[in-house]
Amino acid sequence: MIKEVTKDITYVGCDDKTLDLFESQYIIPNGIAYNAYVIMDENIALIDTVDKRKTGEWLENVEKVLDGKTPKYLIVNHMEPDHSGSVEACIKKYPEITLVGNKKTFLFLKQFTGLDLEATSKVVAEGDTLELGTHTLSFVFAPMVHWPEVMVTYDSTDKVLFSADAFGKFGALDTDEDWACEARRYYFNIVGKYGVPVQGLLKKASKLDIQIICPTHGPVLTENLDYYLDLYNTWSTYQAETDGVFVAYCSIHGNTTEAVGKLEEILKSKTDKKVVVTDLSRCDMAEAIEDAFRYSKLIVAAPSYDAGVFPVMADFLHHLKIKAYQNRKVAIVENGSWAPTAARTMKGYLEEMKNVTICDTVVTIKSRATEDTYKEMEKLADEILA
Ligand SMILES: Cc1cc2nc3c(=O)[nH]c(=O)nc-3n(C[C@H](O)[C@H](O)[C@H](O)COP(=O)(O)O)c2cc1C
Repeated sequence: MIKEVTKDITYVGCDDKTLDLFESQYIIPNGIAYNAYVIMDENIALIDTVDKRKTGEWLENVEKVLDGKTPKYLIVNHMEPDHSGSVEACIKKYPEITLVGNKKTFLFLKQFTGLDLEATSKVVAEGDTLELGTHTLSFVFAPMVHWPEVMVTYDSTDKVLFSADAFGKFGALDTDEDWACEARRYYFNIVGKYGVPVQGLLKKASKLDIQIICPTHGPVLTENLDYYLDLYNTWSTYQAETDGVFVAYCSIHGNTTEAVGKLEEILKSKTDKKVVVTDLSRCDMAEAIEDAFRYSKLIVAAPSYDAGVFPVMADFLHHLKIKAYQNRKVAIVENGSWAPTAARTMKGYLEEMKNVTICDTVVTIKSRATEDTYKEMEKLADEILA
């Protein structure tokens, strides 16, 4: 796709609607966009490339925009293959091009491609600038947002931030959908562990006059930038975005499902806050992770299984742990027919997380919920909602 961003900056990225899973694990019902840009100036700069699945289309877009001219620089903000997958093809097509990156960029380029280009490239340090003619670019390092070599490029002339994967989302660009939903799923699953580095980037970005954000996935952001920056601030500080209860459950034979249905009724009778219930066996796990981070409270409900917890719940809690889930109040419901072990196992996962408060009331169902179970659920609901 070719689309004007400013008079001199053009979008030259590509939509991918046939990839089965992004990063081999995330469903992308509306595809994904690999974003890349061209800055036309006395010296022309390409900003990032695209996944090798789209090399041909990207090179065609670039050629059309260049209109017979030759690019001077290729700026590599991020070495992950969905953005650097066409660097080799670019060098082949434009052998005179100078790559711009940092020390780690060239280390990773060598690892991924075997190309040792550090000596013949422009190696930049934090805050370095590059004059293209009218446009002045500066390089702001964003290590661990979400790889160590990541930098973002700021064009002070057009006040554009090329933000690498920050502010990206799932979904091809011709998709008409809400930004936050797929940006949040992208953020918590891919960047979420790195809240502190994201805070570092936001601090640096706050000193820049940014009018447009050009991420490497998702739409170019041109309006109401505070909305996106505020959400990123909430997400990266692990604050809840929405006051409400997320109930994540699983069930082998349906008895926990039935009990959770009753729990949902109890919760809704006690609060006007949002109550969202998800069956972990059947939902998109990435969306369940997203919702766990989104809401202020979490209830986990699962059957005991082989002296532990049903595997899909173990998987969910493992995901939360590695994505640095923290600062939340959590309640536990377990089921078991002879020696219930789910609560103990779930507690073990939760205790490894930072600042997670586990409610004292733990509801134990013996095979099927009874009136006593519902009484316990009332207590649990009062405790988690307090
Ligand atoms: C393979 C398997 C392993 C199980 N392991 C345990 C266990 O270790 N301890 C226990 O009390 N129940 C165990 N159960 C029984 C279930 O946890 C129990 O029947 C529960 O009520 C199932 O809830 P559900 O109807 O929501 O699936 C196991 C069940 C299966 C199928």
